[in-house]
Amino acid sequence: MFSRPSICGNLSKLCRNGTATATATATPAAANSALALCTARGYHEVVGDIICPSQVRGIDHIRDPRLNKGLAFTLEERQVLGIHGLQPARFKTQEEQLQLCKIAVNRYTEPLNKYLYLSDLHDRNERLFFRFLSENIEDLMPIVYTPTVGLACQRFGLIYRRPHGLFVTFNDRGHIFDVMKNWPEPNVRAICVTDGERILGLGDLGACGMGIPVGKLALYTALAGIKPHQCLPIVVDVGTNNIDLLEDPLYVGLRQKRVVGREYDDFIDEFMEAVVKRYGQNTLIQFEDFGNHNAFRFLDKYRNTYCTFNDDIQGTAAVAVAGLYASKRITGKSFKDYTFLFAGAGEAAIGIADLVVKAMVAEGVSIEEAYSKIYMVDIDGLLTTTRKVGSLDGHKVNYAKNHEPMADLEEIVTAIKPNVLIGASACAGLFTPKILRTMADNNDRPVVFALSNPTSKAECTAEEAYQNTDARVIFSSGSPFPPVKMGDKTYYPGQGNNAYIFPGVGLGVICTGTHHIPDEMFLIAAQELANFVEPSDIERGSLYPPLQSIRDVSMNIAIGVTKCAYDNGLASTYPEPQDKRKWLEDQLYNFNYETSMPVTWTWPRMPYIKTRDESPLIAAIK
Ligand SMILES: O=C([O-])CC(=O)C(=O)O
Ligand SMILES: [Mg+2]
Repeated sequence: MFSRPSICGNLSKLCRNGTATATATATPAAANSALALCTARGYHEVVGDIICPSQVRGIDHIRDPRLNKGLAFTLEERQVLGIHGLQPARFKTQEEQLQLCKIAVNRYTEPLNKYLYLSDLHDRNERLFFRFLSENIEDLMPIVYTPTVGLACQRFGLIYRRPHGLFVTFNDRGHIFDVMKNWPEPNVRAICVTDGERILGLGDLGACGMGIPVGKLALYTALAGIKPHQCLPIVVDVGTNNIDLLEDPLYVGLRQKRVVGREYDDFIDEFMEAVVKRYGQNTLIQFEDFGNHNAFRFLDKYRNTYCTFNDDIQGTAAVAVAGLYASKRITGKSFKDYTFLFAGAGEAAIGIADLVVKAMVAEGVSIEEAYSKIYMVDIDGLLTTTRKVGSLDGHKVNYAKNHEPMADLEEIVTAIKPNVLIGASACAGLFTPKILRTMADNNDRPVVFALSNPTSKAECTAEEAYQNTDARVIFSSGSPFPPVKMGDKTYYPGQGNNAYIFPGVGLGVICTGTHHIPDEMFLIAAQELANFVEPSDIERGSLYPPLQSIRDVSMNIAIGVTKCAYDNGLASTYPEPQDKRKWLEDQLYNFNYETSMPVTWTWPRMPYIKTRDESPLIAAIK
């Protein structure tokens, strides 16, 4: 005997107790299909063969964003769910609703207002939000994600309305697991976590950084089809060193300086353990926008004991390396023919440089030669072997050159003559017209990436890059730039943003139940992305496929990651699927509405149902 869920109003009249056993009115088949429906939504936990349904009734179907379909509820659904009369008479298809969304969002001119509209839609009707986003990536990604999400973080205290993620504060130490139990979803598979110390290139925004994991995980669903209930955005709030925020009456985080040192490390350790205890050891933990020093330390510390990666180091690296692969098709050079200069020596720069080294080694270049091709500049100038002890910490040391110290980037570019100039400095305008002209003087096709985010932090604009190089530049940027018209040609620079990478990696990792994520998976992701670049993209001026194809890119990356996971004994989901694409596709989120009623159910008819055309659903079961 099994229990059936009570998922609708009339049903609940027959069965007041949500877990009452099936009765004569509920055939086992009907109860089974109802159960499948509910568990598929991720709303019901199965305990043995008893399911514990949510107690959703009547108006709560409209209030719950995961169940709500707005005017797309059919008459039958409205009656059976007990919501008939709570909405106007009109019935709409999801397509009609999408048209309305488009009109509604376009009424706003300010990106932040568009962000608020979309956030409200997310709160109101989850499936509609994700379908809208996934079908309008080019227009909406810059709103829910970079660059507008940066502004949303800066205004977080003002615009915060409802939780989209979990706040774990330092005051919760010793009880993090208990706090995590308050998150209502039992089946989380992916967490994106930040401590808010380095939000994009905007610096320390403390708890206001929540916008970032929320935006990243929205892309998990919109771009890779990962189910929203499997995603959990988290801020670990250990305070902020941003004086403006500490003095801002609207600040919503812990009003204290950042906890550092041993206490901070123990806190993050406890957090990692709590994640595993709550959701299992294969839960993907994506680190996002941590301060430089911590980002590298935590990646090194946890990469072999947890299922984790750092998006700013590894995701950004993969997207940049994909762009570099594509650039080779234009320059006709191989990596070993390039001299690279990185402006910035933080997470993104080191991550990219390390992956470039791996890519070169994979092409048969010795590791020493690979390092010798890469120059790097930090806030004190060129990384040289003559630097004081302590200023070449961690991974920087690999890129220090036996070279006289130089501080001025213009002089460094003149002296080093790089073929590839990569900006990851969060320093707007760093690539001056003079630097860009020097790049053009020394190269037929100079490669210039201005990767810092958001747009206000980019090292140069697309327009500056094209104008100062007679449009010979091979350009890409982390944030989107509008097309640039030069003479009678228009260039559409691609967006070298890790959004091309992390959703697909996440999908592959989650589905395979991968234990650990090796760098190799990011090299595979870079290659898969580069394979997607068509000659027509390059002709348009882009090193990346159009954003509209990012869902296909994500699927190919996920397939590559899946193969890698099984080939390297990292997967824990068995048996290994033969047709990996089909297997992955079968697990994707359905952006279309599903019926809110068990299809095999025979419900008591109300006389006025007969007055309108019968839906295909009713016709089918007659
Ligand atoms: O969020 C983005 O757009 C890319 C990224 O990870 C960062 O800039 O930190
Ligand atoms: Mg980031």
